[in-house]
Order: sequence, then structure tokens, then C-alpha cells
Amino acid sequence: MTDFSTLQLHTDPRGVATLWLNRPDKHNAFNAEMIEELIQALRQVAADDSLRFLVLRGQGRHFCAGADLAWMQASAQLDYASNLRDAHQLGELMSLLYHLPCPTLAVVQGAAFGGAVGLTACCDIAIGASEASFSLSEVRIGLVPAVISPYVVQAIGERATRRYALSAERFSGERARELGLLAECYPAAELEGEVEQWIANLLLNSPQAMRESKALLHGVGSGVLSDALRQRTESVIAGIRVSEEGQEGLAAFLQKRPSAWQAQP
Ligand SMILES: C/C(=C\C(=O)SCCNC(=O)CCNC(=O)[C@H](O)C(C)(C)COP(=O)(O)OP(=O)(O)OC[C@H]1O[C@@H](n2cnc3c(N)ncnc32)[C@H](O)[C@@H]1OP(=O)(O)O)CC(=O)O
Repeated sequence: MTDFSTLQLHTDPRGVATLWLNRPDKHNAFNAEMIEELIQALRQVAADDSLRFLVLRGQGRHFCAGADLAWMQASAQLDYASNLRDAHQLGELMSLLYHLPCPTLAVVQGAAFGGAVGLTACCDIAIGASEASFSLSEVRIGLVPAVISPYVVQAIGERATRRYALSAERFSGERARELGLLAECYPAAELEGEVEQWIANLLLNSPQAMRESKALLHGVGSGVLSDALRQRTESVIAGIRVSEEGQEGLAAFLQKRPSAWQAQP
């Protein structure tokens, strides 16, 4: 794996990839360099079929303070085409994270502001500290929650997004759980233990079936059940049950034994 200056990417022998945002002195705010490195890291993870899922985390007190505001300010020196290129990179980052072939788990402690709400929304599952603080703070500083909006609307609905995007109110991890942005929240002191529980639980599942489920659910979420999507749902289930992992999972259940992909006790 590549060395990054704003990130740490670890993979372990179980097939768990952990991607740490690593600018703790800037509360992991992302600038052009970090966005570029995130894109690179996500492409590496996407290309590695041996990885079972990705955990996205932030080093230090906060998960991520969104876009680096000093970098945003300096963009006034750039022409429109350069600003558009930056925005395109940010859009590419969100899209890559959302469409990553393997499942993603975000772990949020401290603050998740602006674009960090987008990162959280792009992950399949997000957990966090009850004391965490979220905000779609863009309008408070004269910006717009633009690139992240579709993902946030998909995660918490249009009505709640309108409220938080227009008010820039802060909301807690507990509230984020009520909204559906977090799957669960825990007292900060218990978060690490809970992350391990989530990882252990995901490791019980068939890697291939999780990838297929994710791809399918993305299609379903994008609208009504079209003929093409219906055919896809049918061909996925028809294919997966005769696949190696499908057959192994069925056999393991019927034989009351762990399946090949589950760690032996
Ligand atoms: C992606 C898109 C838009 C965006 O993301 S816009 C950015 C939205 N982000 C914010 O509004 C966060 C602003 N920061 C804060 O509100 C707070 O810093 C915090 C994250 C709640 C943490 O508060 P805390 O009290 O713990 O820390 P300090 O405020 O004292 O910060 C220490 C230090 O860090 C600097 N800093 C904080 N956030 C940023 C940032 N985002 N960029 C650059 N620098 C940041 C802060 O200024 C302090 O600096 P000092 O020099 O140490 O004073 C577009 C789209 O949505 O599409």
C-alpha cells in the first residue's frame, strides 16, 4: 500500500481495511492534497478483492472538520476552471466512497462538520459517540452544502436536510441516530469496544454476498423498481446461490458449522 502524508491506510490479515484521516492538528479538515490522497486510497481499496470492508476513521479529537477553510479561502486566487476542477475532485471523492464495492463503516467521534457529514452519509453504516457534534455548517460560513447534498438527502431525507442545511444547527450523535445518519451511537468511552464488535460481526458475513447486497441496494435506492433493476435482482440471487460462497454458506448452516470465511474459534 502507498504511503500517504494526510492519511493512514492499514489492512489486516482478516481483510479489514482501516483508512484514517490524519491531519489531527487541523481536525482532519480536507484540502486538495487530502482529497487527492483519499481518491487514491479508495481506488486502491476498490481494486483489492481480498478486502472485506473498509472502516473510515479520524485521528485525534474530531472525526473531520469538513473542508479546510484556509484552502477554501485561497481558492479566491484561482480562476473558475481551477475551482471547478477542485469541486470535481470533491465530487469524485464522495462518489468513490459511496460506490466502493466493499461495505464501509464510518466511526465518528468529536466533530463532523460540513463535508464530513457527507463522508458519513456516503458510508454504508456509520456509528459514533453520543457526544459527537454534527453540523451542515456551510451556510454559516457563506458556503453551500453542494457536492454532499444528494448523499445527505438520501441518508436523512429531504425535510431534515433542509432544516439542518439552512439552519446550520449543531446536532448530537444521539440526534444523528434518530435521523438515521448514524446506525448506533454509544458513550464516547465505549466507542472503541463497539467498533471491535461491529468488525467482528461484519467478519461473520460472506464477503461476496455483502458486495452483491451493497450493489443491489444502491440500485434500489435510486428509484422505482424498473424492469432492468428487477431483472438484476433476479439474476443476482440466481447467481449468488450457486456461487462458491453461496454454496459454502448454505452448507455451513445446514451442517451447523462456521462457514469458511468465518474465523475459527
Ligand atoms: C465540503 C464543503 C464544505 C465544507 O466542508 S465547509 C467546512 C465546514 N466546516 C466547518 O464549518 C468547521 C469549522 N470548525 C469548527 O467549527 C470547529 O473548529 C470544530 C470543528 C467544531 C472544532 O472545535 P474546537 O473548539 O475543538 O477547535 P477550534 O475551533 O479551536 O479549532 C482549532 C483550530 O483548527 C482550525 N480549524 C477548525 N476547523 C477548520 C477547518 N474546517 N479548516 C481549517 N481550519 C480549521 C481552527 O481555526 C483553529 O485554528 P487555530 O489556528 O488553532 O486557531 C462543500 C460541500 O458541502 O459541498
